[in-house]
Amino acid sequence: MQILNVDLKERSYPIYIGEDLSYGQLCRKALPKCQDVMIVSNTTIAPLYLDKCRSSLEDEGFKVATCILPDGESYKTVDSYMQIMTALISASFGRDCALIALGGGVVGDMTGFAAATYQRGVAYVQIPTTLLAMVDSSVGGKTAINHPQGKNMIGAFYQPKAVIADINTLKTLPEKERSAGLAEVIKAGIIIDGEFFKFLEENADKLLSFDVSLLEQIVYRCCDIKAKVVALDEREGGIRALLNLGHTFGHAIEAFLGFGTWLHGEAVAAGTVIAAKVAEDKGFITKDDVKRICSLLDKAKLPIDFPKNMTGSDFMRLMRHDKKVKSGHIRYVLPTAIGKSAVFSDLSDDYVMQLLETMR
Ligand SMILES: NC(=O)c1ccc[n+]([C@@H]2O[C@H](COP(=O)([O-])OP(=O)(O)OC[C@H]3O[C@@H](n4cnc5c(N)ncnc54)[C@H](O)[C@@H]3O)[C@@H](O)[C@H]2O)c1
Ligand SMILES: O=C(O)C(=O)C[C@@H](O)[C@H](O)[C@H](O)COP(=O)(O)O
Ligand SMILES: [Zn+2]
Repeated sequence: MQILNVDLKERSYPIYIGEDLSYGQLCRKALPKCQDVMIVSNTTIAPLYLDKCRSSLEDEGFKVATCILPDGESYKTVDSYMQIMTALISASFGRDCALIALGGGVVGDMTGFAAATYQRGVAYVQIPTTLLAMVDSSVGGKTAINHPQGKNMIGAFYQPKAVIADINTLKTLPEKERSAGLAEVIKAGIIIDGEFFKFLEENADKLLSFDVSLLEQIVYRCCDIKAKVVALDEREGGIRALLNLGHTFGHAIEAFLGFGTWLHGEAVAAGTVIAAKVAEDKGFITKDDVKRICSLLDKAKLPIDFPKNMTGSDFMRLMRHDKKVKSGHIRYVLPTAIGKSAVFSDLSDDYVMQLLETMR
C-alpha cells in the first residue's frame, strides 16, 4: 500500500492506494471516535462491494447504515441529495456520524455535499471505485450536485477525512468507464506534467488492459499531482483552475446533451481537444503538441470531436454558467505545451464562437 498526504493543515488527510485494502481499519484510523457510519452507494456498486465494505467496518466496531441511490449522472440531483438527508435523519444520526462514499465520482460528489451540509457538517471518507474517482474526484474536496441548467452548480469545498483507493475494484469497471477515467489522467499530464504525459504515450497500448501495477502507478501519480495543486490552492483562487482544462467546454456538452448522455470523461476529452485547438489558433501551442494530445485521447478510446449538432452559440450560452466566469468574462484554461497550461481571460465571445463554428 502506498500513502500520500493532502497537506491542508488541520484539514490534511491521507490517500491510501493499493490492492485489497482494509476499509474498516483505515476508516477507524480516520474516524477514531466515530460510532455511526452511513455507506452511500448505488444500485450497481452495492451488489459488488457493499457487503465487503459493511463487514469490514463492523469488524472495527462501527454501527453501519446504508443509503443506496439510483445509478448515473442523471441522478446527481437535489432528489438524491434529499434521499441521503432523509436516510440520515431517519437513522437519527447526529453530528458525530460519518458518511462513507462507496462508488464513482457521482456518489463521491453527492456524499461529500451531503456530509458538508448535514447538521452543518459531518465527517466523510471517500472509497472511490472508478478510475476517474481514484485519480481525480475523490481528492480535493470539491463536492456538488447538478442543476438542470448547469453542472455542479450547487456544492461546497469540503475535504474528506481519508481516501481509500482499492485498485482491485477496477476489475469490474466497464472499459468505457475506464476510458472516461483516462480523460482526467491525460488532462493531468497535459496541464502540469509533461514527463507523465510521455509515460502515458509510451504505455498507450496497455492503458485499457487491467494491469494492476500500471494502474497503481497512474493513480499514485495523478493523486500526487492533485494533492500538490490542492495544497497550494484549496478553493481555486489560482493554480487549481488548471485542473479544469477541458471542463468549460466539456460541462457545456454534458448539459447540452442532458446529464448522463455523454460520460463526464468523454465530455472532458472532447473539451480538451477544443481547448487545444483554440490554443493552437492563438499560437500558444504547436500543431505537433495538439496532434499528440488528440492521438493519446484517441488511443484511450475517447471522443476527440464534440457533438456536431451543438453550435457555437449553444456553447456560449451554457459556458456562461462556468464557475471560472469573472465579471462576465469566460476564463479559459488552455494548454501552452505538453505539461504546461494557463488561464486566459481575454478571448472574446465572438472569437470563440466563430472558432467553434469552424470546428463543426
Ligand atoms: N469532485 C471532483 O473534483 C470531480 C473530479 C472529476 C469528476 N467529478 C465528477 O465525477 C463524476 C464522474 O465520475 P465517474 O466517472 O466515476 O462516474 P460514475 O460515478 O457515474 O461511475 C461510472 C459508472 O461505473 C459504475 N461503477 C462504479 N464503480 C464500479 C466498479 N468498480 N465496477 C463496476 N461498475 C462501477 C457506476 O455505478 C456508474 O455506472 C461526474 O459527476 C463529475 O462531475 C468530480
Ligand atoms: O478538482 C478540481 O478542481 C477540478 O476541477 C477537477 C475536475 O476534474 C472536476 O470535474 C470538477 O468537479 C470540476 O469542477 P467545477 O468547479 O468546474 O464544477
Ligand atoms: Zn472532471
